[in-house]
Amino acid sequence: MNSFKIKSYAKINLALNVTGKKSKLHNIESLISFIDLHDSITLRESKIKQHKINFFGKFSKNISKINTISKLLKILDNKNLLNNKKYEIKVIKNIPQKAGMGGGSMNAASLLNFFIEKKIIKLKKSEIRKISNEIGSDVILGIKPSFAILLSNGDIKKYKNKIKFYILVAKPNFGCSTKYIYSKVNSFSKPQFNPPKQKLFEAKYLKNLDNHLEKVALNKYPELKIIKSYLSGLHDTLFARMSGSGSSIVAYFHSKKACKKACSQYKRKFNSHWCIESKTI
Ligand SMILES: C[C@](O)(CO)[C@H](O)COP(=O)(O)OP(=O)(O)OC[C@H]1O[C@@H](n2ccc(N)nc2=O)[C@H](O)[C@@H]1O
Ligand SMILES: Nc1ncnc2c1ncn2[C@@H]1O[C@H](COP(=O)(O)OP(=O)(O)OP(=O)(O)O)[C@@H](O)[C@H]1O
Repeated sequence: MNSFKIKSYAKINLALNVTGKKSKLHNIESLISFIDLHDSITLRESKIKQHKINFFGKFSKNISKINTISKLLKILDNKNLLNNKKYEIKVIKNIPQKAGMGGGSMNAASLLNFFIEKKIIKLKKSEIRKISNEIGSDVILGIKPSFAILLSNGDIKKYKNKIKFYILVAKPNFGCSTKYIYSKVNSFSKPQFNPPKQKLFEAKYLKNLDNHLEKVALNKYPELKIIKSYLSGLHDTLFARMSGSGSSIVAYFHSKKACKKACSQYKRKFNSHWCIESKTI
């Protein structure tokens, strides 16, 4: 049986506003980009009776048997969409968990993309959205991933080649619970990204935006305040901001050289933290 390699890219939120709460979930608007960091998924059809999913690598600890991939496969099996085919799936986890980088969500999204692109399953857009939402809010962003503006009414506008940043992603030795961070949000802001304007792709405008969830996380975790302030204070940093519900803090640069220099400075200062150089894709 053929085996296929799938790259499951990490996402970052360049900006995020919480604009209300109508149900169990908050209404948000956000600017999302994918970055050149990915989990590697290997998938092989197999004669086994049950799907087999194994996680390996630096960030594979404590991922339970019920995970975003098993949830997706269960949904597809319940709808009999895989025609009883069973798969052996190995995931090398390079994206840290609870980092605000969508690691778990994008594993499910990349697999769903694969099944659709290989015509193993056929789904309407509405069905794809429904299945994605059953697994988690970020999953839909990873369907045909590209720079996206998530509007507070749930619409997603996708763009190609609109932004190019070199980035430093830093994460302390703890993660943030998305549920907890959202539970501490006690105010909302007016939507700013609809209709999408050209300035949303420009550093001079982006630097003055916010991540509404950052205030909660920095209050709870003073170490994140220290990381953000250090990165913001570096000479060539355009701006630094927490991604998603944390705990990663992203610093943005116009040049690879500036980013590299910042990364070596950061690693000297915070040698126990996880820190990578990457870029938006
Ligand atoms: C912070 C972001 O990553 C930004 O892209 C997303 O909004 C969160 O996406 P996610 O990690 O997939 O979050 P989920 O696993 O769907 O939700 C976890 C929990 O976070 C809270 N949650 C999540 C998303 C949202 N819009 N409002 C919420 O209040 C809910 O309590 C939910 O039960
Ligand atoms: N495929 C998966 N990869 C990583 N973690 C997973 C996966 N499936 C379930 N989990 C569990 O979900 C938790 C959150 O994982 P992760 O933070 O990667 O998900 P996410 O919500 O997509 O990303 P984030 O909220 O950090 O943006 C992990 O700590 C782990 O226990």
